[in-house]
Amino acid sequence: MAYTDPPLIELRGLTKGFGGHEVLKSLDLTLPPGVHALLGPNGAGKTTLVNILSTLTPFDSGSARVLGLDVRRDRRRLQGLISLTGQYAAVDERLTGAENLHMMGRLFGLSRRDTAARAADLLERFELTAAAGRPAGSYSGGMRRKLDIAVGLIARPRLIFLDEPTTGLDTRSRQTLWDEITALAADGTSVFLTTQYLEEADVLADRIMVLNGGRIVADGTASQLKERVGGSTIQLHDRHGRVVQEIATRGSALEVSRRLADLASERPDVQVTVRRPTLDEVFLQLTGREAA
Ligand SMILES: Nc1ncnc2c1ncn2[C@@H]1O[C@H](COP(=O)(O)OP(=O)(O)OP(=O)(O)O)[C@@H](O)[C@H]1O
Repeated sequence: MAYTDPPLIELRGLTKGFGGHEVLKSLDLTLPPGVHALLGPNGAGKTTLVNILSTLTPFDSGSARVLGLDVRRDRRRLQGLISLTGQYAAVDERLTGAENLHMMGRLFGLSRRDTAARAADLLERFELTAAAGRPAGSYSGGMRRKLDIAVGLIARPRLIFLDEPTTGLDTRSRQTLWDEITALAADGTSVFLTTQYLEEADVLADRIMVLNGGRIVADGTASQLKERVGGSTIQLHDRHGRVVQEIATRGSALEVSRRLADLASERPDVQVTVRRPTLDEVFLQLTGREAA
């Protein structure tokens, strides 16, 4: 029989509440290695799930396995294979960027030489080489975030959890982080990220899960989610190419062709395009809320 890797993440009936308020309601999920995004509005339970999977928060019932290890029973072993970065930074503000990386490398048992090489490489990749000798407390928000992720990567984790990695960052820092996350994935590191940005999920993730009301209400690739909502929108353009009107349809050939035939007889010269729903519209329909 061929050897197959265990799933990256496997949840069965995972339930978690805080003081009688059920935040995660019997989640079932199996994810292969890759880049996965957990999307949801504020308070949906994203951080709670990430904290459970990274062994920080206990859960009430069900089971959770990460990299084939039981999150409760194999906690210590699992901690050596994953890293968590995000809302609560592991960075020590009094130490320089380089010192933070060295400290973490040694803490994870890397040799002095390996730590130094790895730290230099990560500083370079995250464009922090010039700032490496400055205390992290003097870094901008974007630089700190990058250092935080670099620190999490020093021990070459097999899976990295990124909790809202780009919230509050400017466009350039966000793009640098996206490039790094893509490069990580290309190196074979799996990523489980939470985000409130649809574009982030669309750009980075192989698979997107939408968490709402304690349940996963959608799960698939960006295009599968768009298909699920269905429908097509006919867009009317002015002569400069600007969209001046949108007509929503349910997407059947019959309905779209009828609408187009009506338009053709009323306004024969109008320019039109037909587009699929955006991830934004999917999110709104699934959660009843606008995305960030
Ligand atoms: N330690 C805690 N004690 C009590 N309630 C908590 C605790 N942690 C989280 N909650 C509650 O659980 C719910 C989910 O919170 P969580 O932080 O997981 O959501 P989130 O999806 O990450 O939201 P955000 O996008 O705002 O970070 C919220 O209602 C929150 O108030």
